[in-house]
Amino acid sequence: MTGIKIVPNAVLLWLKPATKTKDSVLKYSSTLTSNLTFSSGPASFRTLVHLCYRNAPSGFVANCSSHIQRSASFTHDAAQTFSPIPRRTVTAMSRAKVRGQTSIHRWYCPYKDWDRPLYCPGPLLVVQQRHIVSKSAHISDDDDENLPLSRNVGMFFDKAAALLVHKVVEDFKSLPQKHRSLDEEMKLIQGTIAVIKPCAFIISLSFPIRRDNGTLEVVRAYRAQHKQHRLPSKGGIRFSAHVDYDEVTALAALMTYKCALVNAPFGGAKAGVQIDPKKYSEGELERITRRLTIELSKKGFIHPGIDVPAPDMGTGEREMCWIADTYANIVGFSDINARACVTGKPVSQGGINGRTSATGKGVFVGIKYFLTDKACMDVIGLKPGFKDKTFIVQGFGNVGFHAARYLVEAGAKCIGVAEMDANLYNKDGIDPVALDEYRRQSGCLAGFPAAQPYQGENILCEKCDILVAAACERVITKKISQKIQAKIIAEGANGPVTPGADKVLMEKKVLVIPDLFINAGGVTVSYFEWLKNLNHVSYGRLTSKFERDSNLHIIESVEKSINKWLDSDRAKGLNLKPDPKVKDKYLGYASEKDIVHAGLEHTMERAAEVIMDTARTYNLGLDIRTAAYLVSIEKIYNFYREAGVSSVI
Ligand SMILES: NC(=O)C1=CN([C@@H]2O[C@H](COP(=O)(O)OP(=O)(O)OC[C@H]3O[C@@H](n4cnc5c(N)ncnc54)[C@H](O)[C@@H]3O)[C@@H](O)[C@H]2O)C=CC1
Ligand SMILES: O=C(O)CCC(=O)C(=O)O
Repeated sequence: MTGIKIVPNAVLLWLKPATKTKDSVLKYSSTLTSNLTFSSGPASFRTLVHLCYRNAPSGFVANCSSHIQRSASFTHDAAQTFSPIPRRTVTAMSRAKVRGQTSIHRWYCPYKDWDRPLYCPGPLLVVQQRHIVSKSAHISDDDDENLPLSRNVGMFFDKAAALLVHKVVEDFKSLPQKHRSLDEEMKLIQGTIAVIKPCAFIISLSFPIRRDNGTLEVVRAYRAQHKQHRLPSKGGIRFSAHVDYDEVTALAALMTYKCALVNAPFGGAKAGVQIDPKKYSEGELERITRRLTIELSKKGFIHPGIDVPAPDMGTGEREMCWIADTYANIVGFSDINARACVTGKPVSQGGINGRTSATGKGVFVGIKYFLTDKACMDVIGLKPGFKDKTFIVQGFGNVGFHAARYLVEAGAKCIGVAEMDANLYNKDGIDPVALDEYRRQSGCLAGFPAAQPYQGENILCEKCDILVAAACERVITKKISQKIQAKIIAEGANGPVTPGADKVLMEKKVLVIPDLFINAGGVTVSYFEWLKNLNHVSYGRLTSKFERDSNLHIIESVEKSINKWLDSDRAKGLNLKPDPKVKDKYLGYASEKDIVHAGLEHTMERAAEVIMDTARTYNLGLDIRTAAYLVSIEKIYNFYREAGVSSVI
């Protein structure tokens, strides 16, 4: 049997009018409860295109796509390639195949939310599919809170990927001369998209460290290299008690999309060490970090040209310095570029001015871009500009503090801070710099005299214009989103808004500025640091004086001409003088920080423009996240189509 046999009429309805709107499709989706029968082969790919054309919900299309893909090429190797299917699942599938079964029980399945039997390899696939559509169309509150982060990122990816497939197919169809059939092209398109999504490599480590009290403790850590189409792969190392395999792979995938979006020429990576850093002494943290560096380097998971970590939650300059020092002295002593093995180092160790505050600064620049877009502000009902704007920040760490500082400098008022040890509120404004100073002295935020402890139910739902979510993932869930009063949510953290919440917020006309764009300032400046290390010279060292002198010559020449003209008869009575501010501005030396900030602002603004163009092209309204994913996925897609997929992951 070839092609697709679709039992329920509801699905057939999808295949009819091309004009059907997404809403009407969603209405029918609830009646879709029967079985779908797929076979492998080109016809199924064709069907997939039909579904895309007919505005089928992207989650459904993506699920169909992955079933078809897997069915078409199932082998043990393929199973490993397409997704992290555990060995026990692969074994169960193989056994089922021998027995002639067409499905296996769901308890062999790795995903908590997978509530249908898994299909088995074979000529005919039976997918008992009850919830495929509901996954994207309607996410229950429980599902929304419990879905693993990789599923959330995967859902966002799928939504954008379905739109991209549609566009690429249309482009292909409109080519005057085609070198292959639509069927063949579809195989390439779907195959390429399927290459982008999964994580290429992940290492899971357990190593012992000696605690200060003499006991030995085993520390668990992971490093995921999501993609290596561009090298090195890049992404932070987080120290967090909750980090696990799934979180690290999801965050690494986000890094791939983020780097593509801001044209940082890296694949994506992320590491997690499963410890609560607050429970370890400085000496213990140093031993953990140095041992981690050695273990990662043994397996090719740290190297200036292969994989370059950076700070993330629970880590900072101090840890990056230990990593650079360990790598340079123990592994990379013969490598002149050894210091480029990690970014986010202190400036004295080859770091760059402006990296510590880069992510927060990027969050500010990103918010500013949207706040000054009048059309966008009209949609959400805000006046453009920072004046009179209030904001609440969740997470007063590296990202949250610097973002708050820049926002206040621009004229916005910080009325709330949500942290682990305290929620602070002051309708008249909280000074982030004073709060940071207080924390340095007292070790906590609680008791800060210039704000009150928050007494309400949830500070994230308090009335404000901007909510900066700069703590961690999955904090703004579907349930909470219904009560959110902010008009703009800036995802300073990675993955703070769940897919269920994202949908609710869009319906409420809240502008969610997505993580892969708004927190990309960190990796952007990391890129500058990496280049600085490879160049072995700091920014501005060679050019600053030359540029200053050139500017001086131009200004002097203009001054001379004006003065000459003023002395002439024609200018009698005129009193023209050069503006001294222009002189000050162009005749100072540009510091490394000036250059870094200019590069960062340019990168963020350029990325925002491209995202907004894409949102308009695809008529996405406030769905900036899908627009950002589309931009990224298209770049990576084009890379693989041009380079071929046989040699790069
Ligand atoms: N550091 C960087 O350059 C970048 C960080 N990010 C992301 O930003 C987020 C924050 O990272 P950093 O600021 O570097 O970490 P950090 O460790 O400096 O600060 C995080 C802060 O959030 C607080 N926090 C954690 N969970 C919380 C919760 N449920 N409620 C309230 N507060 C909570 C912590 O106590 C801590 O003070 C993470 O998602 C990270 O992946 C993204 C891009 C770059
Ligand atoms: O600076 C970097 O290389 C990565 C920063 C990071 O981990 C992130 O953007 O999530």
